[in-house]
Amino acid sequence: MSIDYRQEAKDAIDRRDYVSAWNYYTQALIESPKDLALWCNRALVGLNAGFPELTLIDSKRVVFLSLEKGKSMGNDINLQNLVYKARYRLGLAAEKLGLPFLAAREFDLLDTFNSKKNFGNIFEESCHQKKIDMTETYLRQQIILKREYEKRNTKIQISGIGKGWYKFTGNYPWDNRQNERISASMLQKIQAKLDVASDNKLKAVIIRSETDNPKLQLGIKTKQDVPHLTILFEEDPFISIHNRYNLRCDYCINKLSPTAREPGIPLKFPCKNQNCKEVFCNPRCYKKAMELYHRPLCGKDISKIIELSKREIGGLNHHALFLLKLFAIAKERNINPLDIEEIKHFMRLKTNPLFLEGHLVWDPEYESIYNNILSILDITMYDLQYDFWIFITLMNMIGANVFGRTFTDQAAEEKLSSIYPLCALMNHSCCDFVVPQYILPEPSNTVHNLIQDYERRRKRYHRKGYQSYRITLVTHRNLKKGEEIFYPYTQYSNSKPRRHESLLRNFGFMCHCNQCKKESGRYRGKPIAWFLYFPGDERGKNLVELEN
Ligand SMILES: C[S@@+](CC[C@H](N)C(=O)[O-])C[C@H]1O[C@@H](n2cnc3c(N)ncnc32)[C@H](O)[C@@H]1O
Repeated sequence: MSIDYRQEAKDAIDRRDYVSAWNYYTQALIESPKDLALWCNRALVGLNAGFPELTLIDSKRVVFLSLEKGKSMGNDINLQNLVYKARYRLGLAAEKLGLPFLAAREFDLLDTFNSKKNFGNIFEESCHQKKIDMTETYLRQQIILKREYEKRNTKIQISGIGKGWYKFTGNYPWDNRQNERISASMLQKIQAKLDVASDNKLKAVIIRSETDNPKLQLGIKTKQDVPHLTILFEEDPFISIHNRYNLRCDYCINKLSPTAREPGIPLKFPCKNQNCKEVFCNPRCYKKAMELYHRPLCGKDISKIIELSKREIGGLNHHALFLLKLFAIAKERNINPLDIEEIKHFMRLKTNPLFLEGHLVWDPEYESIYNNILSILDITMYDLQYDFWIFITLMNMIGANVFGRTFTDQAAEEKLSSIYPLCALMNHSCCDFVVPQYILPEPSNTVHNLIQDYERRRKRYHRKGYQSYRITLVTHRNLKKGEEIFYPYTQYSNSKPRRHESLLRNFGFMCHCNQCKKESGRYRGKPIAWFLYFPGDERGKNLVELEN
């Protein structure tokens, strides 16, 4: 007997079980992806379940569907009311995310419609009043933030103007992959790869943490004693990105020469499609890119994604190109992007109570990045295999697992980042770590001094097809069997408060290593002046000077 998902969703709402209702609406939408009422209802339950970021997109889907339907909506008052309700929910979602400007715009629009059409009482509160409240909040926010920035108020934490706040706990409740990642079968798969990469020296283990959430995490330990200056492990990137500052191979991000061959720098190998601007090192990198992600991207204009990824220094927008490639891989394999085998075991960045009072910064550009990716890959915004919650989860997965390098030139910053599926299993320590080395064809960019002989060998290997950004771990002391292999996620020479701030901001955890236990000083998170973002919330008011 088939399940009546709509009825199940209504029953769940009656029980105030909004997460189940969200799931039932999602099931119903898989059957009827262009049903306005279903998206509009899912927008409402998303809001009630505490996921305003998802409501933002569901409401927009209703608006876009109504535009697609155009005249065929005719004079159907019910359908038209659904669109107004969706817009109202969009306004509420923006308000809950701390984006008063966006909220004011929606309520203003509805207020204007209302003066012409008179909706009656389809909304819980007056759009007119909400428009005034949101506009006032926005203006007050602008004035106070500008003044506090100028005064360099260091007492409060302020997000950039136009950015909001949200909570992400590592996974949405309907996503069980975080449990699968620590299953025996997952460990077995990881171990098979680790045996090859470490020449049987390392093993993947489950680590129990008393202080962190989740309590069970993955890590890497030695299988045997390993002497000083041993190559412990090597791994090529799964995928890499660069911010288009130099001409580089799209697959292995090796620097390329645009015209004549320069010593040590390969000549660019353009994509075979004349309408495609992408370049590679050689036919091998081209073939690998084709097999992984390039086919659905070939010849597509990705300049908007590049621009969005460049716009912000720090923050997750920089990973927009990763998200594009990962969505392209998923499209090639016809799977949910969270099921990409190579990264399915990744932990996710999550809200930590010690940082930003348990919030992450919400950037309205996430939505633009998502929409652009779908459009580049010819995926409709009603395809639930590529739903927005997947994008948010993936973005936070990348955030906690990417290895990035920044090279500052006179003119600008070159950013290169790669995903190493096995290296990403290494936990952080501010001491007791092994030394990672990138063996590059550009010696000046090589991170640490290498074992000389090995450097020569690697250059030779590179010519034979080793990846330019292969990572190599070299022990810098004797390791005992069973020791955990740590890697420093942040500049270990910085003070403890600075290290902790960076770890909390970028990885969502606080370090308790031996160095941190020994060292004095403590990171103190600054309070947030919530009243600037959420009208009626007085927290943090005493920390800014208010004009009478
Ligand atoms: C690159 S992953 C490391 C592997 C991870 N433990 C796992 O289970 O997949 C980074 C994440 O691991 C966790 N982590 C790494 N080092 C940690 C440490 N020293 N203490 C607590 N959590 C840590 C953090 O949640 C971080 O965002």
